[in-house]
Amino acid sequence: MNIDDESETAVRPPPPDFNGSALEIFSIIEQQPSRSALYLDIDGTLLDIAPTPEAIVVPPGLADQLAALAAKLDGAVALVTGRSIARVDALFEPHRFPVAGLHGAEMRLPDGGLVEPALSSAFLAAKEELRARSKDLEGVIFEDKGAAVALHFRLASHHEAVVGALMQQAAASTGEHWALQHGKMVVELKPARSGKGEALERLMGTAPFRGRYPIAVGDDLTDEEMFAVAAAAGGAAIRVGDAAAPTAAHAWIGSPNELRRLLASIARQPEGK
Ligand SMILES: O=P(O)(O)OC[C@H]1O[C@H](O[C@H]2O[C@H](CO)[C@@H](O)[C@H](O)[C@H]2O)[C@H](O)[C@@H](O)[C@@H]1O
Repeated sequence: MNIDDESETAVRPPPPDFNGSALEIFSIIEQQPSRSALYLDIDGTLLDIAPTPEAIVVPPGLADQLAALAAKLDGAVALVTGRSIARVDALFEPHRFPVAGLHGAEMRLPDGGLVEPALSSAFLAAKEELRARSKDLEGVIFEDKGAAVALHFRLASHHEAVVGALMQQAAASTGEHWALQHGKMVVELKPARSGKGEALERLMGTAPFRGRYPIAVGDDLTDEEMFAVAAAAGGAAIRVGDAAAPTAAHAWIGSPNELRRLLASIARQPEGK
């Protein structure tokens, strides 16, 4: 995983929840921050999974650590998430990072430029139908994300099948421009012509990400697309959580907490270390 012949392997002992290759990948950032770019998923990767979308906790100091890390990488740190950009900004305020939101359907580029999906009347009608129908399903959480919508069944797994059927109906009513995205105890409807892989490609072609060694970190099905793009570009992918999950990632980290510890330690490193 070295980006050139001068790269060295890490010398300090690995934290308990890392496998060796994850540590090696992250040592590239420490050794050559000006040649590295980091693409981070949020839920289940940077943040621990919570019972509901609103219950997530951003640990004190994390936003500032990410900002310090971004400064070290000349701004080449992006958040690539299923959340909306507005929600990401609220989570990590006062900082504003480059973001691929709604699984890549909306983007804020490093120069602040926005890419926003068009809404259709069919999608808006389907969203209102889902909002109404989900009220009858105790424990199912309706999440309105603007140009995407999710039904969560984490608190009501017995409703998984009916949630799946409702989302199928919604997808059928919105036509080819909208598609289902399955995630952790959730089914979402989002713009079809988008994905984290395409989002990564776009960011990778944009300064300050352009020409850098891409490292993608995620935990979920939707992250596999960005893993494939990072790998195809000669970079690396790291999966957080379940080590047994089928994945295109090169390495594994046990938990969001372990990832945060590692990122904090890189953010703290003095220049040139
Ligand atoms: O791409 P990500 O940043 O991983 O976002 C994926 C989805 O994350 C959120 O849902 C997930 O996390 C919730 C909070 O931990 C959890 O309650 C839920 O079961 C998970 O599916 C978010 O609510 C979605 O909008 C994101 O698409």
